[in-house]
Amino acid sequence: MTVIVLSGPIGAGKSSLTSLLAEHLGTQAFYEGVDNNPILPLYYKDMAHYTFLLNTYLLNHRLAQINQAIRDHNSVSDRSIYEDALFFKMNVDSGIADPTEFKIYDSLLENMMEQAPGNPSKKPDLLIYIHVSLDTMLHRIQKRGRTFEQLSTDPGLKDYYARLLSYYEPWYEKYNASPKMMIDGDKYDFVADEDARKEVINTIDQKLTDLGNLN
Ligand SMILES: Nc1ncnc2c1ncn2[C@@H]1O[C@H](COP(=O)(O)OP(=O)(O)O)[C@@H](O)[C@H]1O
Ligand SMILES: Nc1ncnc2c1ncn2[C@H]1C[C@H](O)[C@@H](COP(=O)(O)O)O1
Repeated sequence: MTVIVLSGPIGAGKSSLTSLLAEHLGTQAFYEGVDNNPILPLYYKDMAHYTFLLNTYLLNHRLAQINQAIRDHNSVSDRSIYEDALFFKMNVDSGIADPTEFKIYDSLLENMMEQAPGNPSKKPDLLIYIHVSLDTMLHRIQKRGRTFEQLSTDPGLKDYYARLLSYYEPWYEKYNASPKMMIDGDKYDFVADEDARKEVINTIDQKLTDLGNLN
């Protein structure tokens, strides 16, 4: 059984690498379902109001995927459940979200993720973090073109994205729920460059082999 989760800032390339990896490994791919998320457009209009609801919605959605991933045995997911608290905490620190709401969310997350005797672990076998610079992040957000994420829709998002990036490095350093590895998303264009794609896939294969998860 091999459960892999991608992580990294918005536009880093998580969904793209999820598709490539799932195809390479012949496993099930799970996506966040951004287009079906009814809260996300509201969140971008009013973060103070919608941070708690969005994160509760995402917690429910991601737990359902984790349970399915456990049933399927092998899977790749395009964002880990561990990053949501990072977004929420950042909004608390910048005075956007309510600290009490964060405490309730965080304790709910902890209870949901607790491994009860007799139940399988909800932790992944490998977390892959895609590191990108702010320039790359902004370029890819623009290239993908979701209206509510564009700086042309809300110029204040540039600060939000920069702050998000500054929360990611310490988060990755501290992450210890599973083995982890980093991919340089600035250096490797695994979408258009065949050689870069091969190099990234080989690096991940090597990590899975070292972990005993690839035969
Ligand atoms: N390594 C990469 N090099 C060049 N373009 C990329 C790379 N990864 C993703 N992209 C492009 O950037 C945009 C966002 O990628 P996506 O996989 O949706 O990111 P995420 O899931 O992390 O938000 C898409 O247009 C995609 O084609
Ligand atoms: N926990 C979250 N809080 C706020 N916004 C979030 C959270 N998780 C995902 N998002 C947003 C960020 C993007 O606009 C979309 C999808 O993320 P992506 O990195 O493009 O897959 O949802």
